[in-house]
Amino acid sequence: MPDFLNAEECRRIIEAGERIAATGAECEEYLNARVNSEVSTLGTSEEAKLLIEECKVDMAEDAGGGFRVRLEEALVKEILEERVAYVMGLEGRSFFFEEGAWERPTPRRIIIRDQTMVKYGLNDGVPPHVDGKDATLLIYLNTVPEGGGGRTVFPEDGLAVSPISGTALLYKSKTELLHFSEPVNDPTAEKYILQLLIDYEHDYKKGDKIIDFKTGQSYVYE
Ligand SMILES: O=C(O)CCC(=O)C(=O)O
Ligand SMILES: [Fe+2]
Repeated sequence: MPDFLNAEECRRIIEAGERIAATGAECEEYLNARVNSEVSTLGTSEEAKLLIEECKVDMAEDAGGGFRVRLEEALVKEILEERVAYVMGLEGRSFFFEEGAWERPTPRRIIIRDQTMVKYGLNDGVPPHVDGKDATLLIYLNTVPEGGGGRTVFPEDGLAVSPISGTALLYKSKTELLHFSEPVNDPTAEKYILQLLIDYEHDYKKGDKIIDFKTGQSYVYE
């Protein structure tokens, strides 16, 4: 989806992420643990396995995973809530930020499990993995020059997407659709992304009563 965000919105998100980064609040430890635990070759084709092997060889020993910060909920909600609901065909549902699996999507809620900005420098990439949630929205916040690396690669589909500022990818990668981020290989280039991990699928049927156990409020799904 080209032009999902405009230049001003990309700039605001990068600035907000850099402000958090400046406080030293990197959440790399938690997120890298997540990424690594999900590195999996489950259900992949032979061809994909070969591509992954190649990718691992390409990844330098000292390759980093980039610098990750969790963005403020208010900013993410302001810029993305309506647009994400629209492109996913989930109009009228609001963002609810909760990492914990005890909160499930409802007819009125889209659960945002994670809202991360990642800044990649030279040799930074992400090894092959699946994201583990119903959907992933990945937005490039800047453009990496041609040949500078940093592409998002879906080996099973033979697809490699170059980062272009404002372009978004929306994909399902719960236990399938392996992907990785090719390392940035241009010493002058940087790559910034915003990634939302989204759960939105629910089993409620029309007429079901939905109760919020925290507030005690309830409504009937119509
Ligand atoms: O930066 C990219 O191109 C992909 C990042 C990614 O897949 C992740 O962080 O889960
Ligand atoms: Fe991913």
